[in-house]
Amino acid sequence: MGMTITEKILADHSGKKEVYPGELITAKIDLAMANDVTAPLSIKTLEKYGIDRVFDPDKVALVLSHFVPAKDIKSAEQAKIVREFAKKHKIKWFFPEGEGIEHTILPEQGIVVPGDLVIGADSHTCTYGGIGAFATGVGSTDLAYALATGEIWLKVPHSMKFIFYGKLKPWVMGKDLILHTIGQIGVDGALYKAMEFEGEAIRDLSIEQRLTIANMAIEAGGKNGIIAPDEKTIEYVSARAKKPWKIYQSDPDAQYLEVYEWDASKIEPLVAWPYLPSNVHPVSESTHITIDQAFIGSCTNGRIEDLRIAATILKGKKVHPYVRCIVIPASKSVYQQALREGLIDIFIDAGCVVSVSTCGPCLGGHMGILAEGERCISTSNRNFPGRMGHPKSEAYLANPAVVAASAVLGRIAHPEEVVSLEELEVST
Ligand SMILES: CC(C)[C@H](C(=O)O)[C@@H](O)C(=O)O
Ligand code: SF4
Repeated sequence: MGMTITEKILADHSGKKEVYPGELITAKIDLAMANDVTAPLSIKTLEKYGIDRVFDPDKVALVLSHFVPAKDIKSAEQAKIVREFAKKHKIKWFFPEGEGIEHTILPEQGIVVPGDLVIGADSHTCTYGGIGAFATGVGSTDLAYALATGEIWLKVPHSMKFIFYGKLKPWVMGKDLILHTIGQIGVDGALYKAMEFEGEAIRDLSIEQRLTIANMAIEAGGKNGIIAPDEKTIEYVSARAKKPWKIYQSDPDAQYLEVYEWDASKIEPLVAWPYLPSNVHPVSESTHITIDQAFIGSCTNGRIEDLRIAATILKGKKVHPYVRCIVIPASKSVYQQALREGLIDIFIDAGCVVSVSTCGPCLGGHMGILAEGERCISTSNRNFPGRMGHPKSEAYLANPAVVAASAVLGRIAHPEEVVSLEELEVST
């Protein structure tokens, strides 16, 4: 019987010819990742069991990304635990503050490659499926086990397929395709499933936008999100891979629990209103909503292409006087590239606040927390109550073009209200 890309990766990593949905396997991991919030818990678990080594320091990534540069004494102490552990165990992929968000750094630096099996103590570890890896989030205790043994226990997920036909309208991005998906199937629509995306509209997307799609698989409950590698993936990976990679593809007769087929040319830029990523509305039905803050950043949409599109909108414009617009490049190299391209000047001239790479306001951590009753439009991935600050604040999720346009008009706006298509063509 044919296998899906997810099943093939899991079979190879568990030393089996075939695996079946529902089967329990023990798989070897290519990379175990944790951050400043979750790594200390894993480290304490290792200590509790008297384990004083990691299975392979070259296959561990520890990233200080969430509350850094330390926002208070507690976060300073969390970071200190991770720093000392990384030093002691000679962890190869240790990224201190300012290097960026784990989900941006690892694919960008070729530390995760297609065909890898990656687990991370962070729910958005699923991001790496955008380049054809199997990647999933686990709890800190599972991560501790993986750090000690190099293995993880997994139940093989059933696969669901999402096919997007057609060409995208202007200003529609990968973010809108995943918001559409979550809006259609709900936040538990893919519970413990492998979400496989394909079709012309997916093939047309850059790798960065594919990473955005896989990043939000968890918002539909998915075990992983995955897009089979193609020539664009190979080009992206060839330029940065730190190790060999392996391309897997689903067999034509692979089994799917469900297959969804959508005409991508009919999709508008979308906005997920509070308080669920599935509460999706077209931007044209959201323009009455005024905002206090706009946030461009996070592991969902803080990559260079996202900043470029935001800069296209903000160039020569001013952020609305009642809005603060916060721009946080998702990694140091995105930041440097944005500096080189003059994007940071565009943002600062427009009146944005630009910060060093960190998760920041995405999880209401620091660098832009919302007060009671305030509304923020954000390029991030979650809008639960209190996600970005006060329990009675509101977060709206959208693509970076919509967020930038909203920053200018002070209310949720379609990018074409701010920039004409001719201007878009000139600048891209
Ligand atoms: C801090 C971490 C455990 C958390 C996650 O797992 O997703 C965070 O990154 C988030 O986005 O809420
Ligand atoms: S940017 Fe947001 S979603 Fe991504 S890892 Fe950080 S807190 Fe989690």
